[in-house]
Amino acid sequence: MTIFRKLAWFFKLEKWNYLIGVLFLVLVAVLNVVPPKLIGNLVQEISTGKLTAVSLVVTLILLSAVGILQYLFRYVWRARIFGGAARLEKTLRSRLFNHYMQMDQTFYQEHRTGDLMAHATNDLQAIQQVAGSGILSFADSIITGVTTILAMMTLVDWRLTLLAMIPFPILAISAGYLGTKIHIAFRKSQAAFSRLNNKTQESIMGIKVIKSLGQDEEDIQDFEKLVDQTIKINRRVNMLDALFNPMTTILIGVSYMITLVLGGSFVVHGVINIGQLVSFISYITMLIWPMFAIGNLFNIMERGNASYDRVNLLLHARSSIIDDKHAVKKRATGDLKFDVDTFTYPGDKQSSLENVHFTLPAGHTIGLVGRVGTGKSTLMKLILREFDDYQGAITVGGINIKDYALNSYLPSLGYVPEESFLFSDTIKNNIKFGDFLATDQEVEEAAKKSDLYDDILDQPEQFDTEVGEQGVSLSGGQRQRLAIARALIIKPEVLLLDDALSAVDGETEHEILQELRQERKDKTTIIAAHRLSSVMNADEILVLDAGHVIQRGTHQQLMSQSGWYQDMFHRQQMETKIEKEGELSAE
Ligand SMILES: Nc1ncnc2c1ncn2[C@@H]1O[C@H](COP(=O)(O)OP(=O)(O)OP(=O)(O)O)[C@@H](O)[C@H]1O
Repeated sequence: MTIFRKLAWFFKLEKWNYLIGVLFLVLVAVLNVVPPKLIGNLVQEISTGKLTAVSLVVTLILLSAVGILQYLFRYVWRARIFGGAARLEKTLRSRLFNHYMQMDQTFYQEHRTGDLMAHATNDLQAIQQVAGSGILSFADSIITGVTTILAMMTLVDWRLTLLAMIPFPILAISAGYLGTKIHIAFRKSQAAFSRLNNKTQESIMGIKVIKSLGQDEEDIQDFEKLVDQTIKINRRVNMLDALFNPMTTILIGVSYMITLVLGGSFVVHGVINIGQLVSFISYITMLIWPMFAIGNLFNIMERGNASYDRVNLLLHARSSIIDDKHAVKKRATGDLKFDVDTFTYPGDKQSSLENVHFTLPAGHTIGLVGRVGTGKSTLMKLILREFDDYQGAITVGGINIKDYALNSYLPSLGYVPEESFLFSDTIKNNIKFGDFLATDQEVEEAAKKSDLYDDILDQPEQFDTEVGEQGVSLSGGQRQRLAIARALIIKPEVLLLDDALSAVDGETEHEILQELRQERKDKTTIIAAHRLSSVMNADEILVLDAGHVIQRGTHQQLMSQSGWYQDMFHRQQMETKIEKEGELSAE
């Protein structure tokens, strides 16, 4: 019953639909009582030789009328109750999806994608069932049960009714007992389903790596192990489920036996007539459904309850990155001041940034370089407000970035990571993703600036070419340039390129950067790169090491001092030279 209390907010919203639904369930249940009575009367008339043609025709007409009315009434309650359940699913689905959209990176670091998918599919379905089949089983088992028992008591005999119902309390007790067991087993089954979901998703996404490393056999074995575990757990749920129905059949059988033995003796002693005994047996048959419905009800409620708790837990998780009441609702323009004393990822012990300070006047470009894992992306993530929990302050135009409304601040930024997510849509729609109002001409211009235009013209349907899931039909360099075009179309105040040119050749990189310098004279750009040629023309370059700035200055300044930058520049120049010589000799 707890789940009904938890869903009270929804039943209040839909009270009229549910009241009308239940009212029609009552009408159907009342009509259900009529046919056994009519048939009992008919049997009595036959056995006493009093049957007339008229009474036979009247009985048949009444039976048909009851059938037609029940058909109509069943339609009404189905539409009301199952319609309500569908609306609950819709409400929860939208709520959960909106919630996912609002959550911060910490949330996504704590929850696996497979789990989040399982919540959005399996769990929501289990909750929806409470508002549909659950309410139906609950209301109908009570209504049909009560009306049938009342009919048995009033139309036949109350003593026989009580005797025939002796096995019923056993059913109620065992339903409660099994319900608790099902609850525990169902929780385990849902967790197993999540694990299976995660495994399937990870294997499909990582299929190239799995195959290229020859790990397919091992992966299949891992998967099968997980499937076996899941099936074992689900078997327990099914076993508990399966215990209920045979038990109902046995208890109803006992009820039949009592009716036949004692009912027969009641007829012999003239307490009831043969017609009433026939009606009584039909009524016992009618009690089978409410009994099954109770078993079903426990099952649905326990599943729904476990699922509701899981979904609720997610819905109550709060994003740490939310708008303040007085959040500034304007585009973030002006100088960017980055003053972070220290930042540590949630759950990490070691800080990932320490004493990183720089000011980037509007229109300037800063370059971030350094070994792998030194904090370049982390610095960008803080500007992108993926994490807010750091010591220090980042301001744009003199306003702390935490004081901007997220919806005003984030659209002022254009972010291109090394591997951008592309939607399985056309090239045009992928570029327009940041601004669906952009004209075709603006899309073309963005493609030209990111040096992608000629590549697009070579595609079978040019701008209308579908890129496939995550852009599989494009090369790595094309995907990167498409992502740059997508960022440029929103004309961002701050453009963040996080190793976003790693897959394009030196010449293309040079052209794109020159284009950006022209285009973004008064806008700010941050470039993180491993190839130093990407940042050579920046107004300032920071060399990071283990989250600290170990060198800073312009390219000329850094080249005039010995250190990581100078060493790396010479090394990369050497590598380029060797590559070129190799190409020439191959020709
Ligand atoms: N989401 C995260 N949670 C915990 N630690 C993280 C997370 N992302 C990065 N780190 C850690 O922070 C440090 C800096 O990582 P970051 O990705 O910023 O380096 P990077 O300089 O951009 O590296 P690369 O050049 O390889 O892209 C690394 O030690 C990394 O392990």
